[in-house]
Order: sequence, then structure tokens, then C-alpha cells
Amino acid sequence: MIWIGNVSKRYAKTGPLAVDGLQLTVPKGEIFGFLGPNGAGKTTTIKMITGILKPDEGDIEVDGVSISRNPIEAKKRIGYVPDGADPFSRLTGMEYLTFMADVYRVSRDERNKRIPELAERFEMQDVLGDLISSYSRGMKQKISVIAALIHSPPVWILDEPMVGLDPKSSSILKDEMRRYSENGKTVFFSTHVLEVAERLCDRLAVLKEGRLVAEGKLEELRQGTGGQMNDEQTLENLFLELT
Ligand SMILES: Nc1ncnc2c1ncn2[C@@H]1O[C@H](COP(=O)(O)OP(=O)(O)OP(=O)(O)O)[C@@H](O)[C@H]1O
Repeated sequence: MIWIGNVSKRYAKTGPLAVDGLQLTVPKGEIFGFLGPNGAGKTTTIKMITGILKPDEGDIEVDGVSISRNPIEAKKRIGYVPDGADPFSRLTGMEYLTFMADVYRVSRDERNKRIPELAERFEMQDVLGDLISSYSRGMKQKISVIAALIHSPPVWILDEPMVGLDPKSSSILKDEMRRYSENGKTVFFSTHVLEVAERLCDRLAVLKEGRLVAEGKLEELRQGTGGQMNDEQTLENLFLELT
């Protein structure tokens, strides 16, 4: 579960609010899509959920643990795939995954089970011995996804995860996100790929200039436009209307 309680953030003291009074709850077992035009505040929000940035106002809880008051415990509960993931390029894939397993104190038995399982699922088993610097962009993205899941976190956060993935890898990732939520865990991701959001998400939020302009199931968002959108109309129409 992710709870975002009236969170605001500005980068410069007198600058505009990058995130403005954001209030959002994402329960267990849900895939939640975070949409919005460039500069809307999606990455800033994700960085606050993961404890990279501190909110100026408000608080965030991950699985019931406050990221500001108990950051280590909250971070243990998160698997984070950053935007344009570029992990330690001088390590091999296996060295990186082993390092991440150490960071998250994953037992030897558990990592010996999870690394081959996840590597096979993402078709990375044959390149784990290669340096990450030799990986393609999509392969870097996949090793970052595997690393984020190494400790089976209850909350999985991904910033623009489909960028750089070929159609097959993208489909594998979507399957994994579904499997994850079906196991009662929370998946929160930002995307510009509206077709992915439309097909994958249980609920969506649309952010504009740091503020929520819509939140709910796709049907609820359609109704929120005063019935101007019918069932045939896509999220793209809705998105353009809202933003
Ligand atoms: N490090 C920073 N310093 C100053 N301003 C920043 C910084 N990072 C982001 N901003 C500003 O904060 C606002 C929100 O940016 P953010 O990156 O959160 O948007 P986004 O929705 O993730 O955009 P995109 O879809 O383009 O990735 C923008 O106005 C941006 O210029």
C-alpha cells in the first residue's frame, strides 16, 4: 500500500510547485498508472515515495511505514526501477544482482532461487556473466527490474518502465506486473504509453502542473468528463481533454 498525504514540493525556494497538495492512496493488489504531460511532476512524486527527495509538506507511507520518520524500514519495502536505469556498468549482471541481494539482506537460499527464476523470466540468463556496460538499453532496463524484485518487496515502483523495451520484453514486464499485483502486492508506475495504461491498470491518476486532475478507474474517469466520453473512446482522448 502507498499513502501520499497532501504532499507538496518545490525545487527552488521561490519557484513553482513541482507537486502541489497531492493526496493519493494505492491499496495492495492494485496496478496503478501515473500519467501526465512532460513536467507534470510524476518523477518528482516517485522520488518522494522512494525517499530520494523530501517533501516540503505532507508525508508518505509505504506499507504503513513513514518514509520521513522511518526511511530504512520504508525503503526495505520498495523495489524501484528508475527512469532510464543505468546500473553499475563495471559490474557483471550477476555481480550487480548479488550486490543488490546483499543490500536487501536476501538469504543465500532465497537469492539462489530468485536470481535464476527472474533471469529466465526476463530472458537474461545467458548474459548474467557479461559486463553491464556491454548491455543494450533494454537489457539494462531488465537487469534493473530484476534487481528491484530481488527482495520480493510489497511495493514495486517503476518510472517509465516500457522505454527501451522491445515488444516481447514489454509484454514479459506487463505479465510480471500483473502477476505481482495478483499476489497482493502494489505496482505503481508512470508512463506516457496510454495504451499500456489502458490495458494494464486497475486505476489511474492524471497529474497536471503538480496537481491531480483525475483519479479512478478508466470508466470513472470517462464519467468524470460529464458523459462526453463513451465506452469506445480511448484514454488518449480523455488524457488530451484533461491535460
Ligand atoms: N532537479 C530539478 N531542479 C529543478 N527543477 C526540477 C528538477 N527536476 C524537475 N524539476 C521541475 O519540476 C517539474 C516536474 O518535473 P518532473 O520531472 O517531476 O515531471 P515529469 O512528470 O516526470 O515529466 P516527464 O514526463 O517529462 O518525465 C518540472 O517543471 C521540472 O522542470
